[in-house]
This record gives sequence, C-alpha cells and structure tokens, in this order.
Amino acid sequence: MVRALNLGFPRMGANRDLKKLVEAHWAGKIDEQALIDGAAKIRAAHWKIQADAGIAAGQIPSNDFAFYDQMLDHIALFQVTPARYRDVAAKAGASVNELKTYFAMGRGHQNKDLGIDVPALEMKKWFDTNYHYMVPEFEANQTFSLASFVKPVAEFKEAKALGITTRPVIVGPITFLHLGKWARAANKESAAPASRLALLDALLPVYESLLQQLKEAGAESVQIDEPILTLDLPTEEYKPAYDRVYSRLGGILPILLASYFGRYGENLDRIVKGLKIQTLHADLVRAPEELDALVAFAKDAHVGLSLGLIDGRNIWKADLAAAKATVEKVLGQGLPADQLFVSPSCSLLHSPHSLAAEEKMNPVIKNWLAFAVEKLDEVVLLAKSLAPDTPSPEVQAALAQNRAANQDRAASKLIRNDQVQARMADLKDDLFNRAAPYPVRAKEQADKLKLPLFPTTTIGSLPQTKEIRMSRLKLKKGEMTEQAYDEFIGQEILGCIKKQEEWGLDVLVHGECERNDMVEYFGERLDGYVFSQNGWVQSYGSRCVKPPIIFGDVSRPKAMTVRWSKYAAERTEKPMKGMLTGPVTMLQWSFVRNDQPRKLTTYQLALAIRDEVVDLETAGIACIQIDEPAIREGLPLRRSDWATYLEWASAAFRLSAAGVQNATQIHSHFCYSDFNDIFPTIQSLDADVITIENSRSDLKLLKAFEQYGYQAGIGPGIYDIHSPRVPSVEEMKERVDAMLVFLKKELLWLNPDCGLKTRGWAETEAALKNLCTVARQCREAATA
Ligand code: MET
Ligand SMILES: [Zn+2]
Repeated sequence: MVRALNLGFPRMGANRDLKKLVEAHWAGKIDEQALIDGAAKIRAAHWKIQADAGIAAGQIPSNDFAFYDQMLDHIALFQVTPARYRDVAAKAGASVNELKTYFAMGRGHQNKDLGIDVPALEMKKWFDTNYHYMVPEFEANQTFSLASFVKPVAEFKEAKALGITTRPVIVGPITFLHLGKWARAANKESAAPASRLALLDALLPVYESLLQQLKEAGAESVQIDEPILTLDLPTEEYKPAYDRVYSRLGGILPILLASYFGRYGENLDRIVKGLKIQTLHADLVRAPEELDALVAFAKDAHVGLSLGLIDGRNIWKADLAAAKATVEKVLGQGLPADQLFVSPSCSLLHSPHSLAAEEKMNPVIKNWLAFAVEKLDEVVLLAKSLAPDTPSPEVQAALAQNRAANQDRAASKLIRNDQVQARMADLKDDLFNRAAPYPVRAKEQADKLKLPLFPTTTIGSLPQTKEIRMSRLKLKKGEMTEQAYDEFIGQEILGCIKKQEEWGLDVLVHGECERNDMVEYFGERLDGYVFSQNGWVQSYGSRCVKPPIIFGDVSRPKAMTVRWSKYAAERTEKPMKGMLTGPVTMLQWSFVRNDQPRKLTTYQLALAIRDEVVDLETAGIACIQIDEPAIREGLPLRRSDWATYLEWASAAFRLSAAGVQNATQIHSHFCYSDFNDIFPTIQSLDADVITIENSRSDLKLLKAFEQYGYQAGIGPGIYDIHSPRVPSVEEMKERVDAMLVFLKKELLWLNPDCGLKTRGWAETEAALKNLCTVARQCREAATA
C-alpha cells in the first residue's frame, strides 16, 4: 500500500487561535498556564484533524507546533540562548523563566525599572517563503546542551496520550548551523572558525541524545528537515558532515529526511547518496523534472520515497489524476508500494487553515481551491486511489469531483479575458523601453520640475492613525457612508499636503491614507483577483498575512488611484508623486495561478499598472513611483536560475513604466533586503529616481552605485523608519556626507528608508523637519 504522510500542519488554527492566545498572554490578559493549556488544545485539535482525515498512525507530525517559530524552538532546546537574554533572566529574577526568555528572543524585552532593553534576535525569510525565522547566533566556542524541557519529546507524549502516534519533526543539525550566524563578538575577534560546521562536534551529541529520548518515548521514526539541500552547497565541506550526522542519527531511529521548495539537483548524488536514512521526501510540485533521478536513487539506495505531489505553497486543488499517474509510473519502475508515500510538497505551514470559513467567496472559484485541511483530504484520497483493489464508491465519487473541479477551472470564462490575451500576444519590444535614454529624459524632467539640488521626498505612506483605520472599518461595516468617508480622506490628504509644504519637502505625496495595504488596495481594484476572508498564513511570530488570490487574467476595469492623486496634485504648487505597487511585488505577495508561468501573470499585472501610469500622467502627475520592494525576494533559491527570473522581472517593471513621456519622472522604491547581488538588475529597470533602504548605512551598497556607474537619481534612505527614534540633523548629515564620497551630488535625493505608515505624527514631523534642514545645509555647502 502507498501511504499518506504529512510533514507539518499550520499552527495558527481555524480562527488564528494561536495568534489570539499568545497576544492575550503578551498583553497580560492570560497567565502562562492559560497560554500553555490553550496551546495544548490547539495541538490536540490539529492532530485530530489529521487523524480524522485518514493520515495513519506514525505519519502525523508532532513538534511542528511553535509558540513563535520552529528555529527559535531549536535555539531554546539546544540552549543557544545568547548571553544578553540570559542576563534578562538574571536581572529580573524569578519572574523570568524559560518561556519569557523565549519570547524575549522572539520579540525583544524592555523593562525600564530594571534597566532591561534587549532587541529581538535577527529575523530572516525562510527560503523563498514569506515566513520568517529567528536566526541562531553562535559564539566561536559555542556549547550546546538539551534544555530541561525537551519539547519534541513532550509533544510526542502529549499526542500519544491522546491516542495518536506521531512522527516528531526536527530541523536537521546542518540546516540549523547553516542558517545561523556568528555572534558579533565572535566575528570581531575573528576567533570564529571559517565555517559554522565546525560546531558540529559540539552539536551532534545533543541531537543524539534527543533522538535517544524520542526513541525511549516510543517514536518509531523521526522527520529531519534539511531544506538547505535545495541550495547551492559546497560539497567537499558538506558531504563529510552529512555522512557523519546521518550515520550517527540513522543508527538511533529510522529517518525521514525532508527537503523542499526546490530540487535536490546535484546534492542528490553528491550529498544525499549514501546517507543512512529510511525515506527521502521530495518536492515534486517545484521539481517534477527530478522524479526519474529520485526513483533511480531510491532503488539504488534501498530508500523509500515521499512524493510531495500536493502543493503546500499554493491554494489550488491538486490534479489528482495526474498525481496518481505519477505514482503509478514510479510503481511501474519497480519501487515497492510499501516504500512509497504521497504527501504535501512541504509543510502545510505555508497554507491557510481551511476553506470552511469562506462564506463570501464566489462558490465557483472556491470550488477550485484547497487550503491545508482540504489538502490533507487530497493526500489521503490520492493514497486510497492507489490501493490495489477497486476503489470504493466514495473514493470514486471524490476523485470524480476533483476531476470536475479542475475541468471547470480550466474551461472557465472567469479566468480568460480576450482583451488581455490579445495584448499579451502583441507585446512589442518598444513597449518595454522609454522613448529616450535617461540623459535626455533627465533634462526634460529638470526643465519641468525645477527641483533644487538634494531634492527631498518621502516613500509614500504617512502615519496611518487610529482614526484612519477606524473610518475604513466603519465604511466596511456600513456605519459610515461613502460620501462621509471620502470627505474624511480628502481632509486627511489636505492635512498631509499642508504639513509637507510647511516642513519644506520638494516632491510631495498624498500619504496613502485611503489604502489598507499596498497589494490589497490594488488587488481589490483589478479583475482576476479574489479575496479570502480567512486565508491567513503565518508570517512571523503571531503575525499573519492574507495574500490575495490571482485566479484569472488580470485587467484594470477603471483607474485605481487617479482620483486621489489628482485631487492632491491640484492642491499644491509642488510636484505630487503618484504611488503604485509594481507588478513583481503584486505577484510576490499574492497566491498566484499555477496554470501559466509566473512571468505571464506578472506581465498582465504590468499592463494593468501601465494603464494606470499613463492615466496618472494624463491627469497631470509629473512624478510616478512604482514600488518594487519584493523584487529581491522573488529570486530563485539556486543561483543558476537567477538570470531568467531577473530578466523577466526587470522586463515587467519596464513594461509597467515605459508608457510615459520623457518629462514624466518614474521613481521606484526598494526595501527589506540586501540589493548588492542584484544591482545590475536595479540599474536595468531604467527608473529616473530610485529610493532604497539603507538603514544599516551599508557602504557596500553605495560602492556598488559607484562601481556600476549609476547615473540616475538615487535616494539611499538617510534614516530608519522602523523605530520611533528621531535622528538628529547631525546624524543624517553625516550619512549624506558619507554617501557623497561615492555618489555625485547631482544624483542624490534625501528621503527616509521606507513608508511612514507605522509611525506616529510627532516623530514623523520631527524627523522630516530635520531631513529638510539637512537638505538646506547640503545646498549651502554645495554652492559655497
Ligand atoms: C514596503 S515599501 C512601502 C512603499 C509604500 N509606498 C509606502 O510608503 O508605504
Ligand atoms: Zn519600503
């Protein structure tokens, strides 16, 4: 029998129960015991869902739960807690225990009375997902030991007491070390060994005793996640390390080794081959082309295969007939059925919980979708459909339903828009390029805009006050008329303009107060998008995002932003920037179609934005900003795949921007990541002005501008907007002076790092006044 297996279940619960629980605890509304009890209830419910779906004993994961993050769980479990957090406990005395220390690492800890102020550990994106993990920090002489509370063992026993045998999930030691970093002190003294794998000697015994304890508790196997096996790895160094780890751990318990989000590629032969494992999991949604190599490998190594055929990263119903054919092909190649599993492509952590709560969604489209709970049903149904005896009538009916839903989707008029198709079939080269090269445009823009040297601007959003959010809510609930809401927004915009004029900014913004979110706002105004009510996915800690769903050809039925931008532009003498979200960011922060390449969806988005850009220009807007903060995070995991992505991502941006005249100034904005490696792509976007996050005053970034001979306008953020701290004039001036070492003064713009919507007005006013003062000082110095 081919069996169904699950790698991980979303933690938040049907109604974001975990979020509510931990936030209530943080707010002091429930005590620690209530938190612990509440979490146990959530876990119990999730195990039950999986057992009820028909995932067999031993194939249901445990320890996939975390109060905050699974990497943070391992930091706590192996006692890698950095000293500064242990100090918190020491200073605060008995009131701080392990759980408080855990949350201190996750979100920082402040207690003025006790003089405690530690920021959170660094957080990074988990591979190419929108989930963020806490980065382990290692000292050069780092030691490891098991915490007194051994969470994986405790959760295994907890499930067992409920009558459910689980397979504990742990992050593998090499992935744990690889994703960590050296503590700063370790770095500075350069006492740290070159590679973090040097810590394996100290770490491996701890994993051994963890597996030993799991075995003693009755675990029959363990899932070890090593997702770095989908990355480019230095084989010479990593192969011996993997051999060592898995020969030792594989001797204790049978291992399901799981990597996901991409192909194993050369790592299959160079690293995985020869490892002492029982079963290998592969993501066949992301890397279907790898199937033959996997089968050959499995046969040769006498290893079982977990075929990740149900997409854990997207929300579409699987094509179960195709999945079944794939498994049958594998069976036909001589792999025994009892060594085969079917599974989601990765942990279902990245899927929303369940469709059950979607009462408002168009039922036709809802019928095309599967969230985590429904995906479990698919995995089980797939396994059942593969049983040697004739499937039961129920199974046959369910398979027929799956087929019908997929056929309905493929043939649906809802997903096709002939006008969009016609435009897509006629994407001439010149649509991707501005009429004239930058120097010509710059001249025309200078004549039109008459900006001073060191022009000042902001990134778009201004403080989203409680009042603004309340009004939006009232409008939604019908407690405020549209007219009253519009009047309110108009007044807010006026207020924003007055303030910016008074502070002396040069290129103004309307403040984006009418926007809930920079993707949702546009998604709601585009055809081809649908919104879920409850499709939340964990982003970090208790934070969840609800990505909109692109289900069909994207088009713009009417102008989306012109009304408020025009309104704003008409109320000032200064240039007013129009604000749009770029095509790549729209794609990246949505659930996207799986029936056409991402590139095509992005081009459709680009065409819709292009129309908006042109309409803004026609309405008299002379500066238009197209934000692309997510362009870097779309990068494929393997370097060899980068060029293809970067080429179409850049093309999509240019397609969205190139419809305007020379005198119209196109801005773009980038933040959240390190842009050094994709610098030539940023340059290739051919924007007239770019603003870019530079909060760590990264000299490397500035050097790149010099090295690549960047010639257009550039505003590397001169202050960090992520904290309420107001930077002084001197501090900002210093940063500008440092920039001027690398950048010509004619190119430099002065602006904050990113939008100001999360800030309050008081600090915004103080900081922007200082920024304008810096601009005046720079101008004086330049003309002196
Ligand atoms: C994450 S980038 C944000 C850009 C947007 N225009 C804003 O100012 O909020
Ligand atoms: Zn930003």
